[in-house]
Amino acid sequence: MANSINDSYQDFPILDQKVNGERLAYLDNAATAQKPQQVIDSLVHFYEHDNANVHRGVHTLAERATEQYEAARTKVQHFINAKNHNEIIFTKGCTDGLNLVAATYGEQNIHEGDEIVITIMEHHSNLIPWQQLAIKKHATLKYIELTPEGTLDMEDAKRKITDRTKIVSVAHASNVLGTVNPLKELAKIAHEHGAVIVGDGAQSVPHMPVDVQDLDVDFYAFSGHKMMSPTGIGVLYGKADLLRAMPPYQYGGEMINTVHRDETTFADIPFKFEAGTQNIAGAIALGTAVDYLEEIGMENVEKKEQEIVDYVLPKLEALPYITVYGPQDPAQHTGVIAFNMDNLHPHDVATALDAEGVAVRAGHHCAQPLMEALGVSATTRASFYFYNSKKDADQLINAIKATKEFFNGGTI
Ligand SMILES: Cc1ncc(COP(=O)(O)O)c(CN[C@@H]2CONC2=O)c1O
Repeated sequence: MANSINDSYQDFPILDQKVNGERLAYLDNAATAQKPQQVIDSLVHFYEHDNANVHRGVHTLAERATEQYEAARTKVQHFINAKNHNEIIFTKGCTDGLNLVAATYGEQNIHEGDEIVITIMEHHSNLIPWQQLAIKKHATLKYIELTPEGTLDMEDAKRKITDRTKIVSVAHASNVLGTVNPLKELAKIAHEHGAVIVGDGAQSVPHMPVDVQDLDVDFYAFSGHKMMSPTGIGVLYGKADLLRAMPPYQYGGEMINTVHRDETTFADIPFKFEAGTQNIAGAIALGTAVDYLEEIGMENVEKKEQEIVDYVLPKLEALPYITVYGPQDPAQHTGVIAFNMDNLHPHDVATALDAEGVAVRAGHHCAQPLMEALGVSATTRASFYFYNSKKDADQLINAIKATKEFFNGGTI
């Protein structure tokens, strides 16, 4: 492992390459993070030495695989400070976890006339499940709006969350604006009205310390691939009493106690929600990613990303042809910056930046209602992680200037 966070890029083999003849500046971490050699080795080692199905075998490899799979669960428990390891459910990713809550807790507890409250900045995977549930149940879906500065309007939140609210579901951090929402305060408001609160942690868990007990969230979902793990593995945290009261999400092997012709009794948590053969290697690799992040320290991850945003945001905002969306205060802006460039389409901008070796994302970022609220159809988005550097930020700024010059016919 690299000696310091500033050398951590050396742990990521994929970053050592040229793109279009230029050094790669990978600034698309909100889409997916790159994988350190330690995580890659963890996957390979499992398949080379320990691969077996878990929980049901009595042979040595099955025991070893089970031990590593459950050790990964315990690592995640401590990483987000959950009270019990059985409150950690392995999923396919954040989308899977949010759909699980909507399809079980939501299906069981939402009735006609009830209200579900989300925010206008939600990713589609924390919007559509609630929208479709509200339609199905003849319930009402309400949106907490933004302030002009691109932060959550908490006065609007206090108006929108009422005694008819049964579920509040909110991104802990926006994958577009970089805004970090006051989840702990929102949880308090939700609980005062007898509602449960779901946290979407996809853009927060990889980038900042998260303590689900301190937040007092009832559910919290996130993805492994955005925190350097393989795709296809994620986590849903849930308070044990709520999870036990919910029906299963899917049916099959592993999630049962006894099965008879006409009835089945189900396993306790977390296995009730882990039907079938799980992504065993992915979970173990997620545990390795947690080890890697714990070694660095999430406070240091957050601090490094803040340093990069503090450095690059003023440079971006100083360009007269750039419009930045989200909080003006760099301290409010986690490592995600969405911007537009004059009247250029974001896809043209991202393509031009790619020609300079800079990888960013262009589009609506699975947040089309947010784009409507911002009055745009799409944006270009640069998203950083702790292995990025000011050198990457400079390469972004220089590539933006070169793009402007190119589309201006050589004059800037
Ligand atoms: C805030 C947020 N919620 C939910 C999701 C869904 O996660 P999965 O796709 O892993 O289930 C994402 C993914 N971020 C997307 C992925 O691509 N670009 C993004 O910004 C996200 O950023």
